[in-house]
Amino acid sequence: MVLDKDTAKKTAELLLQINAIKLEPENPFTWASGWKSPIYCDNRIMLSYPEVRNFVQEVMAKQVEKLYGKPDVIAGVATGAIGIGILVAEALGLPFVYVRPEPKSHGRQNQIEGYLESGQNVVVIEDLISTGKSSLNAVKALKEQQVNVMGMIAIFTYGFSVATSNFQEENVSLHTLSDYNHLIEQASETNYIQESHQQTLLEWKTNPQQWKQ
Ligand SMILES: O=P(O)(O)OC[C@H]1O[C@H](OP(=O)(O)OP(=O)(O)O)[C@H](O)[C@@H]1O
Ligand SMILES: O=C(O)c1cc(=O)[nH]c(=O)[nH]1
Repeated sequence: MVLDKDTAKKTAELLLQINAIKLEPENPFTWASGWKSPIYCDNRIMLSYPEVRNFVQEVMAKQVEKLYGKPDVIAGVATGAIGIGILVAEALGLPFVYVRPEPKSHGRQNQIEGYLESGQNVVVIEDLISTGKSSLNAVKALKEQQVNVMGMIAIFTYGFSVATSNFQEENVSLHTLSDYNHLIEQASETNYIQESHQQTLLEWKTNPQQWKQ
């Protein structure tokens, strides 16, 4: 669920401005899930743009306060949400941890890096949701440490029904700054997407899991 329409459009506008949205139907991207896709939203790029990362930091920090009051800890899903998670934690003056996809195979073999105590209230920051598997994998690791996961805020979601049901099944509340529908709305207003690509995106969105498989 997007926070509100203005934020969704503004976030989409900023992502388009910094060329975080890549369209390569001829040379499809492979996603974390293994799905092939003509589109890739690279939120990591925003860290290189102070005005954009300040916007995301401010909106996310405000939402954490509005939705969850004062959590004990902010957690970022590695690696995409480490940077943005730290920015949010910094804005709120809160501790920060990050969650790896799996425990390290050497060193201290941690999956969660940073200091966490059981019983703490944690808000998770994620950069992007496709199927939601990576994010929910991080939630699982946090819950195994006996913390209370209050909810998650992400920059962007494709809004796939599989993600919605995955979050529902795990009983995790998700809010996002923007989503695919607002991105496409914003992109068409600014003629960002050429006509042939618009057709490809329409076809892809009807069955993204099977596209080019
Ligand atoms: O919803 P999902 O289907 O799980 O896909 C989304 C995940 O994919 C990306 O991470 P990636 O695995 O590319 O790693 P990175 O964060 O280290 O770049 C992104 O940062 C999300 O965590
Ligand atoms: O599903 C993914 O791996 C994925 C998709 C996308 O658009 N951007 C991203 O960073 N990851």
